[in-house]
Amino acid sequence: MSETSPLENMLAQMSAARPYADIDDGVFERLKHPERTLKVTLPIHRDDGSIEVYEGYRCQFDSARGPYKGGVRYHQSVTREEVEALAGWMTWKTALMDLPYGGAKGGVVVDTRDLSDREIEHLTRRYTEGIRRMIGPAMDVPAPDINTGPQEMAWMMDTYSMYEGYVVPDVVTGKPLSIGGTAGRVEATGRGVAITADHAFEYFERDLTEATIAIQGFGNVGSVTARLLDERGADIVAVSDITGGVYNADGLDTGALEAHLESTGGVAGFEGGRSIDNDDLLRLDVDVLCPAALENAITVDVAEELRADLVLEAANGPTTVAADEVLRERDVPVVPDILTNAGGVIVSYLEWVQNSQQYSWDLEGVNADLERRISTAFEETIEAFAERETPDLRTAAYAVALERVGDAHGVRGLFP
Ligand SMILES: NC(=O)c1ccc[n+]([C@@H]2O[C@H](COP(=O)([O-])OP(=O)(O)OC[C@H]3O[C@@H](n4cnc5c(N)ncnc54)[C@H](O)[C@@H]3O)[C@@H](O)[C@H]2O)c1
Repeated sequence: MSETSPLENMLAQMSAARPYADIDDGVFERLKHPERTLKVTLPIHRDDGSIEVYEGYRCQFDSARGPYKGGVRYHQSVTREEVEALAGWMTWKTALMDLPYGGAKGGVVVDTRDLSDREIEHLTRRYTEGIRRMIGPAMDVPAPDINTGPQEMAWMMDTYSMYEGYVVPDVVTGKPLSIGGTAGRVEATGRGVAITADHAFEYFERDLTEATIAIQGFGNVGSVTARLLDERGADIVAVSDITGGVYNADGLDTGALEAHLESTGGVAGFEGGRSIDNDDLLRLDVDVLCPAALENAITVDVAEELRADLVLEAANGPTTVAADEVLRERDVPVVPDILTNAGGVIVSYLEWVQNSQQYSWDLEGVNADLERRISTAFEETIEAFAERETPDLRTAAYAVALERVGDAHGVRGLFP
């Protein structure tokens, strides 16, 4: 097995939880295979008049519990395998949160730094056309992920609606407020990470207000997580992104850092701290290491030298299965991705429900619902960990999720 294959890691995580979940053998076998993956070819006109051809994917992993749900990623490292792994993780996440959804994921192989806004719009519209026969409010509902946000969701919603001939807001979530987005969606994933941190600190009997935290990735998830943990009194001592990293032992001014990001496009060069590279950030002596970028941040090499007391997985798949084993041996708890970063899909669900009711809720209502759902999932994970004596929290979370998906398959039966 390759240590850094996201799909092999996702499948190994499922297998590790298998003995702790009451699930039929045949159903488990089915769940190892994504239902379908579509590959689309995406030619667009570049600004200079030339034609460039990109590749995209949409994987629908499982739909036993409801419509497929999952984000769309724009990144040069996107592969079919990665999209399938991410779609699997979405399946376990929606089940752990007890949302009436299955799991999906999409991706386009592109470095968006090379594209103008016009080119990104054309690519987004072409991708939407490519996958439009498999998406829809009752079928599969995309959302933002790495390098996509409200603007891309608006273009997807518009393209889909043009083909349908009427406005279909609930075909995607994470939209701007003006076209049916919900209060609280942009911040939702980071807010969920912060709420999970509250519970984890309570569970491990530690004081979050005294904690030092290092965060890898300062995009949507990393920056909101940093601000909300800073507001709780923790010291965000280091953050990094694709441009570089910054460190300040007394805690970074996260507001000033966000302003710096806004004006320069990255965290590098921030004057409120000294520069630090990614490798050093991952090995800092801190209370919490929070990976909020890509998969495979914590490999065996990193895990062996990691000095954080707790890993809080804001990214999807940031810890390899082999690294998990090292961390378990070293007694470093990992709060798993399918729990920690579920705030985004919870609030996406609330957006979809509001769209279907043609009604909108206020921020307080959305945040209260988010907190309730993620807190319940945290309790259920801890309960499974204690009662089933799983080796770690990830296995406990997977056992709960696998059973829920397995139950849905059981009662629905095997078609035909
Ligand atoms: N956006 C959501 O609602 C959401 C929900 C759940 C999970 N996630 C997961 O959270 C993670 C981050 O997503 P996002 O939405 O914040 O994306 P984003 O595009 O807003 O930000 C990604 C960040 O990671 C940084 N980055 C990329 N490669 C890096 C590297 N090698 N080292 C350090 N930093 C690096 C980028 O510079 C950027 O700051 C992903 O794993 C994503 O799947 C996102």
